[in-house]
Amino acid sequence: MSLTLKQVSDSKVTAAMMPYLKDPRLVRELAYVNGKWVSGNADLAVINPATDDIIGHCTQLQPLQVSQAIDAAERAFPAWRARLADERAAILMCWHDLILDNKEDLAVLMVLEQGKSLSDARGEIDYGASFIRWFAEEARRAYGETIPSHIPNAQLATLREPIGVAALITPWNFPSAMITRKAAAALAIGCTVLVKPANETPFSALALAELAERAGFPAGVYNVITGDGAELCGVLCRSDKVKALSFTGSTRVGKLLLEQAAATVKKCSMELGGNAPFIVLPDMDISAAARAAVDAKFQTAGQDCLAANRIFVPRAKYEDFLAAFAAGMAKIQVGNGFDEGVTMGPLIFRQAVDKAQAIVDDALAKGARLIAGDQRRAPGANFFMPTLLADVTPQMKVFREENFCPVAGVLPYDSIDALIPLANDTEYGLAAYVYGHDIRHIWQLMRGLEFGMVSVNSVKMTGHPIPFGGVKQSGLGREGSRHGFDEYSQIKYYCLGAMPTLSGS
Ligand SMILES: NC(=O)c1ccc[n+]([C@@H]2O[C@H](COP(=O)([O-])OP(=O)(O)OC[C@H]3O[C@@H](n4cnc5c(N)ncnc54)[C@H](O)[C@@H]3O)[C@@H](O)[C@H]2O)c1
Ligand SMILES: N[C@@H](CC=O)C(=O)O
Repeated sequence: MSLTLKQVSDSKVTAAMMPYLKDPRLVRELAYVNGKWVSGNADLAVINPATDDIIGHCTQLQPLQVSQAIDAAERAFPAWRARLADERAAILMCWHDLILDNKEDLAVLMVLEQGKSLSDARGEIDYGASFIRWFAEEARRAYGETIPSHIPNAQLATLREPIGVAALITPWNFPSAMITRKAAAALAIGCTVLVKPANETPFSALALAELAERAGFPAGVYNVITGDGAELCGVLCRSDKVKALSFTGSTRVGKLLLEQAAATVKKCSMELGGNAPFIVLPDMDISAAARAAVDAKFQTAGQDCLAANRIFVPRAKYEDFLAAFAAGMAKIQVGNGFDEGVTMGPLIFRQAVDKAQAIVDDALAKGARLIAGDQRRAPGANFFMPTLLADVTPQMKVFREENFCPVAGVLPYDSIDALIPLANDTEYGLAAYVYGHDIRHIWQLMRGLEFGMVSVNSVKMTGHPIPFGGVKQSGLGREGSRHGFDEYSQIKYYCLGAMPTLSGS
């Protein structure tokens, strides 16, 4: 008898998941190295954040095993890079199709280990698969260029070559798409990869490995290593065989990795934290702005690098906006991601709830107003109810930090000129939102805002064709788009001298 989603969600061990999943073989608790499922010498419990139940255990590899995985990826590199782009693209598209064929199971695993709603999880699977299709297509267009020579009798040109073994370290908030956004680019251009997922959400990563094996990636090309982040990533950083390090995670950890990767001069790409401003222009309809701001703030329960952390509203419309935002917030259904109608799940663990409360307490102690947010209504220990703070100032944590929780901070402003330095008053520079119609104000903000991505009148800004990434301490490099290969390849210039010319000998 198959379990209901709720029963699966309330399950205490992986075995209880099996009957529900269409393909129980997708539940993998071992690491995937060199085409084999490998056990470490310890296991780590994987927790359902909605219920605090153990849903399974994931093996923890030891440093020597990580070194062995690096060796396997290095051995597999020459043959993989030598494949025709069409051949690599065909295997990637097979992986893509298998992921979409197994979308429901992959989404269930994600809800169980990450907590997001089932519809959000399904959306992430689609999002992640779109990068695989994109880079399978781009593989066929990894062009070089010829250069008009400044040297007599010489032919000049460039090649784009895969850099080699790439380490891909990923976070728990988008446990599937943050892997495929990296891996698809690296694999398509001819690199071999070692994926290190977050310990909170290994099952999404290991299910992708199961499907990668079925898709026909040769042994050693796609590897998933699980275990302690600091320990495993230390091995990856110290190894001269790892030529590229692509990290998605906090700015704090990104800085640690950049330091460690310097010793072997790795090519590093960093997708780090955000602290997005959401700017409402004077000519913007307040109800529409509030609806958009609620969506931009509470996506993934606020646990999103693109979350609108700081909301700026013209003083003349401030109180009306607060009322409209609170009304929009009230429609959010907080609960177990499997439950019908739920639009916001739990935070990833209890410490995140404590941090959210500390952010609220800090703001109130410094003069903020609590407009809405009653934690007594939280449906469980790891839930935090959507919270609205008014009269926020730059001295508060909710303004200064990437709060990564469902707490919205709203500030009034008096002029665009005064607003821009306020919006830029953060070490982060990932995404910014501007809502309004006056093209002069929009253009002034577009150019004045110090962020890698600026979205005007749209919460949805990401996707496979766009260069995703930040400036300042939100990161280095871009993912997706036609720029995505840059992080996993290098340009080789060549000069063919003493060549016969048309007019000469
Ligand atoms: N810019 C983006 O595209 C993007 C996307 C998603 C998440 N994020 C950011 O990720 C963060 C949330 O994810 P998180 O909590 O998993 O981040 P995190 O930095 O704590 O962990 C990210 C990864 O690094 C590993 N890790 C942790 N500590 C490490 C250490 N000392 N040395 C080496 N590796 C270590 C973790 O195991 C995990 O795999 C937020 O800051 C969010 O903004 C950014
Ligand atoms: N929502 C982001 C993930 C960051 O947390 C994305 O779309 O990449």
